[in-house]
Amino acid sequence: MAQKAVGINMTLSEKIYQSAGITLPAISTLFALIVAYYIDPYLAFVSTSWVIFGLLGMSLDIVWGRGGLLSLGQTAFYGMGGYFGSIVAINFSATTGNSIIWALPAGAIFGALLAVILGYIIFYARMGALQSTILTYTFTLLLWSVAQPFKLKVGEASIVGDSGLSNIPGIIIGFGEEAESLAPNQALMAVIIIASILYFVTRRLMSSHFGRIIDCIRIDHEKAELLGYDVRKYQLLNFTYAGAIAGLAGTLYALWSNFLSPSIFSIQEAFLPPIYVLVGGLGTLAGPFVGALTIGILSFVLGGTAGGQTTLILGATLILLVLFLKNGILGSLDLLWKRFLPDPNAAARNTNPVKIDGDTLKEILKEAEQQAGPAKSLSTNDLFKKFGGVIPVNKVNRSFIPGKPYSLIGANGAGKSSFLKTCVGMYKPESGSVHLSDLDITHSAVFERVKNGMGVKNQKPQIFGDVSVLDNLWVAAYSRTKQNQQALAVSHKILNMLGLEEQSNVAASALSHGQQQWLDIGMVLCLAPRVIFLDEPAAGMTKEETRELSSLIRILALHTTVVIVEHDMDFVRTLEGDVTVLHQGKVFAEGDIQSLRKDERVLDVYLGRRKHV
Ligand SMILES: Nc1ncnc2c1ncn2[C@@H]1O[C@H](COP(=O)(O)OP(=O)(O)OP(=O)(O)O)[C@@H](O)[C@H]1O
Repeated sequence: MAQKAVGINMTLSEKIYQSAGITLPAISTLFALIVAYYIDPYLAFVSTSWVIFGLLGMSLDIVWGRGGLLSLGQTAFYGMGGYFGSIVAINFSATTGNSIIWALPAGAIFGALLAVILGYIIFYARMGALQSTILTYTFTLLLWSVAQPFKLKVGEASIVGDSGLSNIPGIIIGFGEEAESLAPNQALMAVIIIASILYFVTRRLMSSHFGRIIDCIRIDHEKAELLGYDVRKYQLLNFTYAGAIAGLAGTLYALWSNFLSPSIFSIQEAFLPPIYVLVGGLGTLAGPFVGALTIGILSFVLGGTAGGQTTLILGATLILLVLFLKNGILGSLDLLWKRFLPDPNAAARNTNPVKIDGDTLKEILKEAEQQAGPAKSLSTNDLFKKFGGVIPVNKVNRSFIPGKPYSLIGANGAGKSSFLKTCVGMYKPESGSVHLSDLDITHSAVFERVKNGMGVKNQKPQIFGDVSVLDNLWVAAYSRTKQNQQALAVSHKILNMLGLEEQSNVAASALSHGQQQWLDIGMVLCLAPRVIFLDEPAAGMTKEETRELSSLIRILALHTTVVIVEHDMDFVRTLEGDVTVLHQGKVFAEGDIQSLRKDERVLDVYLGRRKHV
């Protein structure tokens, strides 16, 4: 993921590596077309199915490798798309001849439609990974049992339960009198062309803004939401697109086999796409084609020699492949190739202490004000949150306005982070309200609050580890600007301010802990927030870095509302702001740090002394 923008200080080997993602598939397609032209017709017929299975595998790779959800529902979209596409093909080819022009889009649309329904349930109910996988699997099995007794006649097409749907026309690309099923070699070539078009379109999509955001959502969906992305919408779009590819692949399969039966929804079928993906390489998009081809060839060869033992031998081969090539065939080749490239993260070692340029920061903040409007206030009214018997936020009334930083302090478990998370929307309050200036945001989703001007940095640095430093900032800036050039300009400015230009192409995970904290703060600044929450931002920073952070926060507070959760009293003192002491979820004391430090009651709760509490 952490790739350099093409052409920027790249060595020849890096340029070759970057362009290989296009050139290798293009050469492979050309090679496959030549082979398809010359091979034996029976082999051409069999290998057409391998390409179709590769396409089905790619649909899973979009959902799993890029979206992070292991779906066992791809064969459901594949089968249903296949049935629907076949009904269209049977009825339309009777009049027009051509079997694919209507059937393929119909299969894709039907696959997408089903994926929208299933995806909506998964993503909008915020199901966990395991739950989602189980639901997709259950959905496929449900179709399997419904399809077995199912009977339907639509025009010329008759679905007869277990006996399936027959009379499906072959792959016909001509019209009228020229409408004839393609011969096996031609059919294989047609399927290779369709699959490669879909591969290149998908590749383009996955390297577009959409794909970059999907990658970030896979790495840390909570952070993506904290950057203002409607994560569920992106996930649903990705899932739907993959459903369309599966539906189209199912239609191609039906036209290839001229027959469909409910076994397409069986358990065995449901597990094939994950195997193609694992063997070829998760997240590589081309990998599933390699996986399907490998398994196809193995089955073909072993099926001839080993008869009934094929499944056993195939299973053993697969286990060996997955054990010794953990990243799959393409994934392992990719890693091997990378060994011969200059270390992309070498610059992470040339670390200079971060020095915030105050003038640049003020310029950034002025620009942010012009684009996002004046600073906003934040207030809570009787905010109340409980977890079972624990009440970490107990009817808190508090207002924060711009001018000086606010610090929330208190002993461990006092409720500081819970208060922050309830304000931000990560925790839903039982009662009370939260207002962003005049806007009641009590029930708004996290991403909506962020869109309305909230910026949040959690305790641990939340960065997209595999993504380059610059892309981390870009993804934050793009969420606000929705304009690539503007987002790039903002990211570069913040990169300069943080003094991380040299590390711009380094994977964020290669940065030191302190630098990751800075990067996370930089991402928040990219949002031009009107209210900023920082949860223990100084954790893991050196003394010098903490000093820089303190001056950054003081400048920030002149332009926006800043609320900090902090343990370190010395750090809080340097902020010269307003301090709120929380104790057992309640506001215990307020004032400036000097007077609070002299207050015996505060020292009691803060240091755990009990006599006055
Ligand atoms: N998601 C949760 N589920 C259950 N209990 C929680 C949850 N989050 C916080 N709590 C509980 O709420 C109380 C307050 O926790 P919180 O993390 O808000 O305190 P804190 O002041 O931020 O502490 P620290 O300084 O250690 O981070 C604790 O008893 C904690 O166990």
